[in-house]
Amino acid sequence: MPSFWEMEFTSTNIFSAYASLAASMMLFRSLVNDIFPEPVRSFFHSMFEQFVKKFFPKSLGQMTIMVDEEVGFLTNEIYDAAEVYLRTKINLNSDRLKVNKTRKQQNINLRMAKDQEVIDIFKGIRLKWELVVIEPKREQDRGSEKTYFEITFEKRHRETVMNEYLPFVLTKAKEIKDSEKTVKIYTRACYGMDDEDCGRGGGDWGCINFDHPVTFDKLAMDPNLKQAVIDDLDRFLRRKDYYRKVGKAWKRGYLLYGPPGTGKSSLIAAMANYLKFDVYDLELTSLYSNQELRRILLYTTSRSIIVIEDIDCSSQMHDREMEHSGSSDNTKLTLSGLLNFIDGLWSICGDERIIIFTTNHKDRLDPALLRPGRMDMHIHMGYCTPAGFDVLALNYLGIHDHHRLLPEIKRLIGEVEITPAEIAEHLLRSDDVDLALEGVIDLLKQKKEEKNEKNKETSDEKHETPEKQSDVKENGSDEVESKKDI
Ligand SMILES: Nc1ncnc2c1ncn2[C@@H]1O[C@H](COP(=O)(O)OP(=O)(O)OP(=O)(O)O)[C@@H](O)[C@H]1O
Ligand SMILES: [Mg+2]
Repeated sequence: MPSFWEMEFTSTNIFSAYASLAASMMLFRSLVNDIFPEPVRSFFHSMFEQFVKKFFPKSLGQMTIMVDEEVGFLTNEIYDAAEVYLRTKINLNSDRLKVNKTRKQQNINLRMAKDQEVIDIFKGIRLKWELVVIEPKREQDRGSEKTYFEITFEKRHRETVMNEYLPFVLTKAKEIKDSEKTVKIYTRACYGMDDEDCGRGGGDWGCINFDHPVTFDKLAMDPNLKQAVIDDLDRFLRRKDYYRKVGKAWKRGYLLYGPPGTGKSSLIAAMANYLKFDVYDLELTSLYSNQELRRILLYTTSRSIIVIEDIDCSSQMHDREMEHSGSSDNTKLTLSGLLNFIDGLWSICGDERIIIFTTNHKDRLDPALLRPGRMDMHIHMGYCTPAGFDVLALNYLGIHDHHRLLPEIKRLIGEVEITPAEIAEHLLRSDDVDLALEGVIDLLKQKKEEKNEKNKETSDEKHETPEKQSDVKENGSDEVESKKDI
Protein backbone atom coordinates (compact mmCIF):
# COMPACT_ATOMS: atom_id res chain seq x y z
CA MET A 1 0.00 0.00 0.00
CA PRO A 2 1.47 3.46 -0.84
CA SER A 3 1.98 5.73 2.16
CA PHE A 4 -0.58 8.43 2.93
CA TRP A 5 1.56 11.17 1.42
CA GLU A 6 2.05 9.33 -1.88
CA MET A 7 -1.65 8.79 -2.49
CA GLU A 8 -3.87 10.46 -5.03
CA PHE A 9 -7.09 11.60 -3.39
CA THR A 10 -9.74 10.17 -5.72
CA SER A 11 -13.10 9.10 -4.36
CA THR A 12 -12.22 5.41 -4.82
CA ASN A 13 -9.15 5.33 -2.66
CA ILE A 14 -10.19 7.86 -0.04
CA PHE A 15 -10.98 5.06 2.44
CA SER A 16 -7.56 3.47 1.97
CA ALA A 17 -6.05 6.90 2.44
CA TYR A 18 -7.80 7.20 5.79
CA ALA A 19 -6.53 3.80 6.82
CA SER A 20 -3.03 4.64 5.75
CA LEU A 21 -3.09 7.93 7.62
CA ALA A 22 -4.34 6.22 10.77
CA ALA A 23 -1.51 3.66 10.50
CA SER A 24 1.05 6.45 10.05
CA MET A 25 -0.34 8.17 13.12
CA MET A 26 0.00 5.02 15.19
CA LEU A 27 3.59 4.63 14.06
CA PHE A 28 4.29 8.22 14.91
CA ARG A 29 2.77 7.74 18.35
CA SER A 30 4.93 4.74 19.15
CA LEU A 31 8.05 6.59 17.96
CA VAL A 32 7.17 9.42 20.32
CA ASN A 33 6.81 6.90 23.15
CA ASP A 34 10.26 5.48 22.49
CA ILE A 35 12.19 8.70 22.07
CA PHE A 36 10.74 11.42 24.31
CA PRO A 37 10.51 11.76 28.13
CA GLU A 38 7.12 11.71 29.91
CA PRO A 39 6.08 15.44 29.92
CA VAL A 40 6.87 15.76 26.24
CA ARG A 41 5.04 12.52 25.53
CA SER A 42 1.88 13.73 27.28
CA PHE A 43 1.95 16.90 25.24
CA PHE A 44 2.25 14.98 21.99
CA HIS A 45 -0.47 12.57 23.06
CA SER A 46 -3.00 15.27 23.74
CA MET A 47 -2.11 16.97 20.44
CA PHE A 48 -2.59 13.63 18.69
CA GLU A 49 -5.97 12.96 20.35
CA GLN A 50 -7.26 16.41 19.43
CA PHE A 51 -6.14 15.97 15.85
CA VAL A 52 -7.82 12.57 15.46
CA LYS A 53 -10.98 13.77 17.23
CA LYS A 54 -11.30 16.64 14.78
CA PHE A 55 -10.63 14.76 11.56
CA PHE A 56 -11.58 11.13 12.37
CA PRO A 57 -14.32 11.31 15.01
CA LYS A 58 -15.50 7.77 14.29
CA SER A 59 -12.16 5.97 14.18
CA LEU A 60 -11.22 7.23 17.62
CA GLY A 61 -14.23 5.50 19.13
CA GLN A 62 -13.41 2.06 17.66
CA MET A 63 -11.81 -0.79 19.50
CA THR A 64 -10.71 -4.27 18.51
CA ILE A 65 -10.75 -7.52 20.44
CA MET A 66 -8.44 -10.33 19.35
CA VAL A 67 -9.57 -13.92 19.74
CA ASP A 68 -6.62 -16.30 19.41
CA GLU A 69 -7.12 -19.81 18.13
CA GLU A 70 -5.22 -21.34 21.02
CA VAL A 71 -4.48 -20.57 24.66
CA GLY A 72 -1.12 -22.22 25.24
CA PHE A 73 -1.71 -25.78 24.12
CA LEU A 74 -5.44 -25.63 24.73
CA THR A 75 -8.06 -24.56 22.25
CA ASN A 76 -9.71 -21.23 22.88
CA GLU A 77 -13.41 -21.86 23.47
CA ILE A 78 -14.34 -18.41 22.20
CA TYR A 79 -12.48 -19.04 18.94
CA ASP A 80 -14.19 -22.40 18.46
CA ALA A 81 -17.58 -20.90 19.25
CA ALA A 82 -16.95 -18.00 16.86
CA GLU A 83 -16.12 -20.41 14.03
CA VAL A 84 -19.43 -22.19 14.51
CA TYR A 85 -21.49 -19.05 15.12
CA LEU A 86 -20.07 -17.11 12.18
CA ARG A 87 -21.05 -19.90 9.80
CA THR A 88 -24.58 -18.61 10.19
CA LYS A 89 -23.54 -15.02 9.52
CA ILE A 90 -21.47 -15.39 6.36
CA ASN A 91 -23.07 -13.60 3.46
CA LEU A 92 -23.82 -16.09 0.69
CA ASN A 93 -23.52 -13.27 -1.85
CA SER A 94 -19.83 -12.77 -1.02
CA ASP A 95 -17.41 -13.03 -3.93
CA ARG A 96 -15.45 -15.76 -2.15
CA LEU A 97 -16.78 -18.52 0.06
CA LYS A 98 -14.95 -21.25 1.91
CA VAL A 99 -16.85 -24.50 2.47
CA ASN A 100 -16.11 -27.79 4.20
CA LYS A 101 -17.72 -31.05 5.23
CA THR A 102 -16.19 -33.99 7.09
CA ARG A 103 -17.33 -37.51 6.27
CA LYS A 104 -19.50 -37.63 9.37
CA GLN A 105 -21.14 -34.23 8.95
CA GLN A 106 -24.49 -34.17 7.23
CA ASN A 107 -24.39 -30.61 5.89
CA ILE A 108 -21.96 -28.49 3.96
CA ASN A 109 -20.59 -25.82 6.29
CA LEU A 110 -19.45 -22.31 5.44
CA ARG A 111 -16.20 -21.08 6.97
CA MET A 112 -14.54 -17.73 7.02
CA ALA A 113 -11.59 -17.42 4.67
CA LYS A 114 -8.41 -15.51 5.40
CA ASP A 115 -9.04 -11.74 5.62
CA GLN A 116 -12.75 -12.25 5.08
CA GLU A 117 -15.02 -9.89 7.01
CA VAL A 118 -18.40 -10.63 8.46
CA ILE A 119 -20.72 -8.00 9.89
CA ASP A 120 -22.96 -8.92 12.82
CA ILE A 121 -25.51 -6.70 14.54
CA PHE A 122 -26.21 -7.29 18.25
CA LYS A 123 -28.65 -5.06 20.14
CA GLY A 124 -28.10 -2.38 17.49
CA ILE A 125 -24.30 -2.60 17.84
CA ARG A 126 -22.38 -3.15 14.62
CA LEU A 127 -19.58 -5.69 15.01
CA LYS A 128 -17.06 -6.42 12.31
CA TRP A 129 -15.39 -9.85 12.49
CA GLU A 130 -12.25 -10.52 10.49
CA LEU A 131 -10.22 -13.70 10.23
CA VAL A 132 -6.52 -12.89 10.33
CA VAL A 133 -3.91 -15.45 9.34
CA ILE A 134 -0.25 -14.60 9.82
CA GLU A 135 1.99 -16.80 7.71
CA PRO A 136 5.38 -17.68 9.22
CA LYS A 137 8.27 -15.77 7.75
CA ARG A 138 10.69 -18.68 7.53
CA GLU A 139 10.19 -21.45 4.99
CA GLN A 140 10.88 -24.16 7.58
CA ASP A 141 8.06 -22.87 9.84
CA ARG A 142 5.49 -23.45 7.13
CA GLY A 143 2.25 -24.86 8.54
CA SER A 144 2.64 -23.04 11.86
CA GLU A 145 0.70 -19.93 10.91
CA LYS A 146 -1.03 -17.90 13.62
CA THR A 147 -4.75 -17.53 13.23
CA TYR A 148 -7.08 -15.26 15.14
CA PHE A 149 -10.31 -13.34 14.86
CA GLU A 150 -10.54 -9.59 15.25
CA ILE A 151 -13.81 -8.08 16.41
CA THR A 152 -14.06 -4.33 15.83
CA PHE A 153 -16.83 -2.17 17.24
CA GLU A 154 -17.45 1.22 18.85
CA LYS A 155 -15.55 1.49 22.10
CA ARG A 156 -18.53 2.79 24.06
CA HIS A 157 -20.16 -0.65 23.68
CA ARG A 158 -17.24 -2.43 25.31
CA GLU A 159 -19.24 -3.51 28.38
CA THR A 160 -22.11 -4.92 26.33
CA VAL A 161 -19.75 -6.77 24.01
CA MET A 162 -17.73 -8.32 26.84
CA ASN A 163 -20.61 -9.12 29.19
CA GLU A 164 -23.41 -9.91 26.76
CA TYR A 165 -22.26 -10.40 23.18
CA LEU A 166 -19.40 -12.86 23.75
CA PRO A 167 -21.48 -15.05 26.14
CA PHE A 168 -24.25 -14.88 23.53
CA VAL A 169 -21.86 -16.18 20.85
CA LEU A 170 -20.80 -19.05 23.17
CA THR A 171 -24.41 -20.02 23.87
CA LYS A 172 -25.48 -19.78 20.24
CA ALA A 173 -22.55 -21.91 19.11
CA LYS A 174 -23.45 -24.55 21.69
CA GLU A 175 -27.04 -24.60 20.43
CA ILE A 176 -25.85 -25.00 16.84
CA LYS A 177 -23.45 -27.80 17.82
CA ASP A 178 -26.15 -29.58 19.83
CA SER A 179 -28.59 -29.46 16.94
CA GLU A 180 -25.96 -30.91 14.60
CA LYS A 181 -24.68 -33.47 17.05
CA THR A 182 -24.69 -37.08 15.97
CA VAL A 183 -25.01 -39.47 18.87
CA LYS A 184 -22.05 -41.83 19.20
CA ILE A 185 -21.67 -45.19 20.78
CA TYR A 186 -18.40 -45.91 22.53
CA THR A 187 -17.20 -49.36 23.26
CA ARG A 188 -13.94 -50.88 24.38
CA ALA A 189 -14.46 -54.16 22.56
CA CYS A 190 -13.62 -53.01 19.01
CA TYR A 191 -10.35 -51.51 17.96
CA GLY A 192 -9.41 -49.87 14.70
CA MET A 193 -12.64 -47.91 14.63
CA ASP A 194 -12.72 -44.56 12.99
CA ASP A 195 -12.59 -42.27 15.98
CA GLU A 196 -11.87 -38.97 14.33
CA ASP A 197 -14.67 -37.41 16.40
CA CYS A 198 -14.28 -39.41 19.59
CA GLY A 199 -13.50 -36.49 21.82
CA ARG A 200 -10.65 -37.22 24.19
CA GLY A 201 -10.38 -40.72 22.78
CA GLY A 202 -8.49 -42.05 25.80
CA GLY A 203 -9.23 -45.00 28.04
CA ASP A 204 -9.17 -47.39 25.07
CA TRP A 205 -12.63 -46.26 24.01
CA GLY A 206 -13.41 -46.41 20.32
CA CYS A 207 -16.52 -44.91 18.84
CA ILE A 208 -18.83 -45.12 15.88
CA ASN A 209 -21.86 -43.07 14.99
CA PHE A 210 -24.94 -44.32 16.71
CA ASP A 211 -27.42 -44.86 13.90
CA HIS A 212 -30.14 -46.59 15.89
CA PRO A 213 -33.30 -45.04 14.46
CA VAL A 214 -35.56 -45.80 17.41
CA THR A 215 -37.40 -42.95 19.07
CA PHE A 216 -39.91 -42.93 21.91
CA ASP A 217 -42.89 -42.88 19.57
CA LYS A 218 -41.70 -46.14 17.97
CA LEU A 219 -41.39 -47.96 21.29
CA ALA A 220 -44.14 -50.36 22.24
CA MET A 221 -44.53 -49.82 25.93
CA ASP A 222 -47.17 -48.67 28.33
CA PRO A 223 -48.02 -45.06 27.36
CA ASN A 224 -48.01 -43.89 30.98
CA LEU A 225 -44.65 -45.49 31.61
CA LYS A 226 -43.23 -43.95 28.45
CA GLN A 227 -44.45 -40.51 29.48
CA ALA A 228 -43.04 -40.99 32.98
CA VAL A 229 -39.61 -41.78 31.54
CA ILE A 230 -39.69 -38.76 29.20
CA ASP A 231 -40.82 -36.49 32.05
CA ASP A 232 -38.04 -37.83 34.25
CA LEU A 233 -35.41 -37.13 31.58
CA ASP A 234 -36.79 -33.63 31.01
CA ARG A 235 -36.74 -32.91 34.73
CA PHE A 236 -33.19 -34.22 34.96
CA LEU A 237 -32.04 -31.86 32.21
CA ARG A 238 -33.80 -28.87 33.78
CA ARG A 239 -32.36 -29.39 37.22
CA LYS A 240 -28.72 -28.45 36.86
CA ASP A 241 -28.97 -25.63 39.39
CA TYR A 242 -31.06 -27.69 41.77
CA TYR A 243 -28.45 -30.46 41.89
CA ARG A 244 -25.76 -27.90 42.50
CA LYS A 245 -27.77 -26.26 45.28
CA VAL A 246 -28.30 -29.48 47.18
CA GLY A 247 -24.68 -30.53 46.60
CA LYS A 248 -25.48 -33.64 44.61
CA ALA A 249 -23.73 -34.83 41.48
CA TRP A 250 -25.88 -34.20 38.47
CA LYS A 251 -26.61 -37.80 37.50
CA ARG A 252 -29.50 -40.18 37.17
CA GLY A 253 -29.59 -43.96 37.36
CA TYR A 254 -32.08 -46.33 35.77
CA LEU A 255 -32.50 -50.06 36.13
CA LEU A 256 -34.30 -51.67 33.18
CA TYR A 257 -35.50 -55.19 33.77
CA GLY A 258 -37.65 -57.68 31.93
CA PRO A 259 -37.47 -60.72 29.64
CA PRO A 260 -35.30 -60.74 26.49
CA GLY A 261 -36.84 -58.92 23.53
CA THR A 262 -39.04 -56.54 25.49
CA GLY A 263 -37.17 -53.41 24.42
CA LYS A 264 -34.61 -52.63 27.12
CA SER A 265 -31.82 -51.90 24.65
CA SER A 266 -34.32 -50.12 22.39
CA LEU A 267 -35.35 -47.88 25.29
CA ILE A 268 -31.71 -46.95 25.92
CA ALA A 269 -31.35 -46.05 22.23
CA ALA A 270 -34.53 -43.96 22.38
CA MET A 271 -33.20 -42.13 25.46
CA ALA A 272 -29.86 -41.43 23.76
CA ASN A 273 -31.58 -40.10 20.65
CA TYR A 274 -33.96 -38.01 22.71
CA LEU A 275 -31.22 -36.42 24.84
CA LYS A 276 -28.57 -36.47 22.12
CA PHE A 277 -26.24 -38.04 24.66
CA ASP A 278 -23.41 -40.36 23.61
CA VAL A 279 -23.59 -43.94 24.81
CA TYR A 280 -20.74 -45.77 26.54
CA ASP A 281 -21.26 -49.50 26.41
CA LEU A 282 -19.39 -50.83 29.41
CA GLU A 283 -18.67 -54.55 29.24
CA LEU A 284 -17.95 -55.51 32.83
CA THR A 285 -16.57 -58.86 31.77
CA SER A 286 -13.73 -57.09 29.96
CA LEU A 287 -12.58 -55.40 33.16
CA TYR A 288 -10.34 -56.83 35.83
CA SER A 289 -10.00 -54.25 38.57
CA ASN A 290 -11.67 -51.28 40.21
CA GLN A 291 -8.67 -49.26 39.16
CA GLU A 292 -9.27 -50.09 35.52
CA LEU A 293 -12.96 -49.29 35.93
CA ARG A 294 -12.12 -45.90 37.41
CA ARG A 295 -9.56 -45.18 34.73
CA ILE A 296 -11.85 -45.85 31.82
CA LEU A 297 -14.78 -44.06 33.42
CA LEU A 298 -12.61 -40.98 33.80
CA TYR A 299 -12.23 -40.93 30.05
CA THR A 300 -15.97 -40.78 29.42
CA THR A 301 -17.33 -37.38 28.56
CA SER A 302 -20.17 -35.33 29.99
CA ARG A 303 -23.66 -35.57 28.51
CA SER A 304 -23.41 -39.30 28.14
CA ILE A 305 -25.18 -42.49 29.07
CA ILE A 306 -23.09 -45.27 30.60
CA VAL A 307 -24.73 -48.60 29.91
CA ILE A 308 -24.02 -51.82 31.74
CA GLU A 309 -26.10 -54.55 30.15
CA ASP A 310 -26.93 -57.78 31.94
CA ILE A 311 -25.80 -56.60 35.33
CA ASP A 312 -26.65 -60.10 36.63
CA CYS A 313 -22.93 -60.72 36.26
CA SER A 314 -22.53 -58.45 39.29
CA SER A 315 -23.25 -61.60 41.29
CA GLN A 316 -20.06 -63.03 39.81
CA MET A 317 -18.34 -59.86 40.86
CA HIS A 318 -19.70 -60.40 44.32
CA ASP A 319 -18.18 -63.89 44.33
CA ARG A 320 -14.89 -62.56 43.13
CA GLU A 321 -14.92 -60.07 45.97
CA MET A 322 -15.51 -62.88 48.44
CA GLU A 323 -12.73 -64.99 47.00
CA HIS A 324 -10.27 -62.19 47.34
CA SER A 325 -11.39 -60.76 50.63
CA GLY A 326 -8.38 -59.36 52.33
CA SER A 327 -6.80 -58.11 49.14
CA SER A 328 -6.85 -54.41 48.38
CA ASP A 329 -10.11 -53.11 46.93
CA ASN A 330 -8.41 -51.69 43.89
CA THR A 331 -6.78 -54.87 42.71
CA LYS A 332 -10.01 -56.67 41.78
CA LEU A 333 -13.19 -55.56 40.13
CA THR A 334 -15.84 -55.67 42.83
CA LEU A 335 -19.48 -54.82 43.08
CA SER A 336 -18.67 -52.33 45.80
CA GLY A 337 -16.14 -50.69 43.45
CA LEU A 338 -18.89 -50.19 40.95
CA LEU A 339 -21.38 -49.00 43.54
CA ASN A 340 -18.85 -46.58 44.98
CA PHE A 341 -18.56 -45.10 41.58
CA ILE A 342 -22.32 -44.74 41.26
CA ASP A 343 -22.64 -43.20 44.70
CA GLY A 344 -19.65 -41.01 45.12
CA LEU A 345 -17.21 -40.77 42.30
CA TRP A 346 -19.45 -38.97 39.86
CA SER A 347 -18.18 -35.63 40.94
CA ILE A 348 -14.79 -36.26 39.40
CA CYS A 349 -16.30 -37.55 36.19
CA GLY A 350 -18.07 -34.49 34.91
CA ASP A 351 -21.70 -33.59 34.76
CA GLU A 352 -24.87 -34.69 33.07
CA ARG A 353 -24.43 -38.42 33.40
CA ILE A 354 -26.96 -41.14 33.13
CA ILE A 355 -26.16 -44.69 34.11
CA ILE A 356 -28.36 -47.55 33.01
CA PHE A 357 -28.22 -51.14 34.15
CA THR A 358 -30.23 -53.82 32.39
CA THR A 359 -31.09 -57.30 33.51
CA ASN A 360 -33.37 -60.17 32.56
CA HIS A 361 -33.48 -61.32 36.17
CA LYS A 362 -34.06 -58.61 38.72
CA ASP A 363 -34.49 -61.29 41.40
CA ARG A 364 -30.90 -62.43 40.88
CA LEU A 365 -29.37 -59.00 41.48
CA ASP A 366 -27.28 -58.28 44.51
CA PRO A 367 -29.47 -56.52 47.10
CA ALA A 368 -26.83 -53.79 47.36
CA LEU A 369 -27.74 -52.75 43.85
CA LEU A 370 -31.44 -52.56 44.60
CA ARG A 371 -31.02 -50.60 47.81
CA PRO A 372 -33.31 -47.51 47.88
CA GLY A 373 -31.58 -44.47 46.51
CA ARG A 374 -29.06 -46.35 44.41
CA MET A 375 -30.83 -46.39 41.06
CA ASP A 376 -33.39 -43.61 40.78
CA MET A 377 -35.94 -45.49 38.71
CA HIS A 378 -36.67 -49.18 38.24
CA ILE A 379 -38.40 -49.69 34.91
CA HIS A 380 -40.06 -52.96 34.09
CA MET A 381 -40.23 -53.78 30.40
CA GLY A 382 -42.93 -56.39 30.13
CA TYR A 383 -44.60 -58.51 27.46
CA CYS A 384 -46.51 -56.83 24.68
CA THR A 385 -49.84 -55.24 25.59
CA PRO A 386 -52.73 -54.37 23.21
CA ALA A 387 -51.68 -50.70 23.38
CA GLY A 388 -48.12 -51.74 22.59
CA PHE A 389 -49.33 -53.63 19.55
CA ASP A 390 -50.93 -50.45 18.18
CA VAL A 391 -47.50 -48.82 18.19
CA LEU A 392 -45.90 -51.77 16.39
CA ALA A 393 -48.72 -51.99 13.82
CA LEU A 394 -48.37 -48.30 13.02
CA ASN A 395 -44.61 -48.48 12.92
CA TYR A 396 -44.20 -51.64 10.83
CA LEU A 397 -47.35 -51.65 8.67
CA GLY A 398 -48.50 -48.05 8.81
CA ILE A 399 -51.97 -49.03 10.00
CA HIS A 400 -54.04 -47.22 12.59
CA ASP A 401 -56.64 -48.84 14.78
CA HIS A 402 -59.15 -49.79 12.08
CA HIS A 403 -58.09 -53.09 10.53
CA ARG A 404 -60.59 -55.98 10.75
CA LEU A 405 -57.98 -58.34 12.26
CA LEU A 406 -56.90 -56.02 15.06
CA PRO A 407 -59.65 -56.89 17.61
CA GLU A 408 -58.76 -60.59 17.45
CA ILE A 409 -55.04 -59.89 17.75
CA LYS A 410 -55.55 -57.65 20.76
CA ARG A 411 -57.78 -60.20 22.46
CA LEU A 412 -55.15 -62.90 21.97
CA ILE A 413 -52.33 -60.63 23.13
CA GLY A 414 -54.24 -60.19 26.38
CA GLU A 415 -54.22 -63.96 26.87
CA VAL A 416 -50.59 -64.94 26.18
CA GLU A 417 -47.06 -63.81 26.94
CA ILE A 418 -45.39 -62.53 23.82
CA THR A 419 -42.53 -60.08 23.47
CA PRO A 420 -42.59 -57.04 21.18
CA ALA A 421 -39.49 -58.52 19.50
CA GLU A 422 -41.38 -61.69 18.51
CA ILE A 423 -44.28 -59.67 17.11
CA ALA A 424 -41.97 -57.24 15.32
CA GLU A 425 -40.21 -60.14 13.66
CA HIS A 426 -43.53 -61.46 12.28
CA LEU A 427 -44.69 -58.05 11.13
CA LEU A 428 -41.53 -57.78 9.06
CA ARG A 429 -42.21 -61.02 7.20
CA SER A 430 -44.59 -59.63 4.59
CA ASP A 431 -45.28 -56.35 2.85
CA ASP A 432 -48.91 -57.39 2.60
CA VAL A 433 -50.73 -56.08 5.69
CA ASP A 434 -53.30 -58.93 5.78
CA LEU A 435 -50.64 -61.61 5.43
CA ALA A 436 -48.47 -60.02 8.12
CA LEU A 437 -51.37 -59.75 10.57
CA GLU A 438 -52.53 -63.30 9.84
CA GLY A 439 -48.98 -64.44 10.59
CA VAL A 440 -49.19 -62.73 13.97
CA ILE A 441 -52.57 -64.37 14.67
CA ASP A 442 -51.10 -67.82 13.89
CA LEU A 443 -48.21 -67.11 16.24
CA LEU A 444 -50.53 -65.96 19.01
CA LYS A 445 -52.81 -69.00 18.59
CA GLN A 446 -49.81 -71.30 18.75
CA LYS A 447 -48.63 -69.57 21.93
CA LYS A 448 -52.10 -69.93 23.41
CA GLU A 449 -52.17 -73.65 22.65
CA GLU A 450 -48.77 -74.12 24.24
CA LYS A 451 -49.96 -72.24 27.28
CA ASN A 452 -53.14 -74.34 27.56
CA GLU A 453 -51.14 -77.56 27.34
CA LYS A 454 -48.77 -76.37 30.01
CA ASN A 455 -51.69 -75.37 32.18
CA LYS A 456 -53.21 -78.80 31.77
CA GLU A 457 -49.97 -80.43 32.87
CA THR A 458 -49.79 -78.31 35.95
CA SER A 459 -53.49 -78.02 36.60
CA ASP A 460 -53.08 -79.21 40.17
CA GLU A 461 -50.32 -76.77 40.89
CA LYS A 462 -51.04 -73.21 41.82
CA HIS A 463 -50.34 -71.04 38.79
CA GLU A 464 -48.76 -67.66 39.07
CA THR A 465 -50.61 -64.95 37.13
CA PRO A 466 -48.29 -63.40 34.60
CA GLU A 467 -47.41 -59.79 34.95
CA LYS A 468 -48.74 -58.00 31.87
CA GLN A 469 -48.14 -54.37 32.35
CA SER A 470 -44.89 -52.54 32.24
CA ASP A 471 -44.44 -50.69 35.45
CA VAL A 472 -42.18 -48.10 36.91
CA LYS A 473 -41.08 -47.74 40.46
CA GLU A 474 -39.38 -44.73 41.90
CA ASN A 475 -36.72 -46.15 44.10
CA GLY A 476 -35.76 -43.95 47.00
CA SER A 477 -35.63 -41.01 44.65
CA ASP A 478 -34.35 -37.78 46.08
CA GLU A 479 -37.12 -35.87 44.33
CA VAL A 480 -40.34 -35.83 46.24
CA GLU A 481 -42.60 -34.92 43.34
CA SER A 482 -41.34 -37.77 41.17
CA LYS A 483 -42.30 -40.39 43.75
CA LYS A 484 -45.22 -41.99 42.03
CA ASP A 485 -46.12 -45.48 40.97
CA ILE A 486 -47.66 -46.05 37.61
N1 LIG B 1 -40.90 -52.37 23.27
C1 LIG B 1 -40.52 -52.47 21.99
N2 LIG B 1 -40.95 -51.58 21.07
C2 LIG B 1 -40.59 -51.68 19.80
N3 LIG B 1 -39.76 -52.63 19.31
C3 LIG B 1 -39.29 -53.54 20.19
C4 LIG B 1 -39.65 -53.49 21.56
N4 LIG B 1 -39.04 -54.50 22.19
C5 LIG B 1 -38.34 -55.15 21.26
N5 LIG B 1 -38.49 -54.59 20.06
C6 LIG B 1 -37.88 -55.05 18.80
O1 LIG B 1 -37.10 -56.20 19.10
C7 LIG B 1 -35.71 -55.98 18.91
C8 LIG B 1 -34.94 -56.48 20.12
O2 LIG B 1 -35.29 -55.71 21.26
P1 LIG B 1 -34.25 -55.21 22.36
O3 LIG B 1 -32.88 -55.57 21.94
O4 LIG B 1 -34.52 -53.80 22.68
O5 LIG B 1 -34.68 -56.13 23.57
P2 LIG B 1 -33.98 -56.31 24.98
O6 LIG B 1 -35.05 -56.17 26.01
O7 LIG B 1 -32.83 -55.41 25.09
O8 LIG B 1 -33.50 -57.81 24.93
P3 LIG B 1 -32.28 -58.50 25.71
O9 LIG B 1 -32.72 -58.70 27.11
O10 LIG B 1 -32.10 -59.78 25.00
O11 LIG B 1 -31.11 -57.60 25.59
C9 LIG B 1 -35.58 -54.49 18.72
O12 LIG B 1 -34.58 -54.18 17.80
C10 LIG B 1 -36.93 -54.07 18.21
O13 LIG B 1 -36.98 -54.23 16.81
MG1 LIG C 1 -30.76 -55.75 25.24
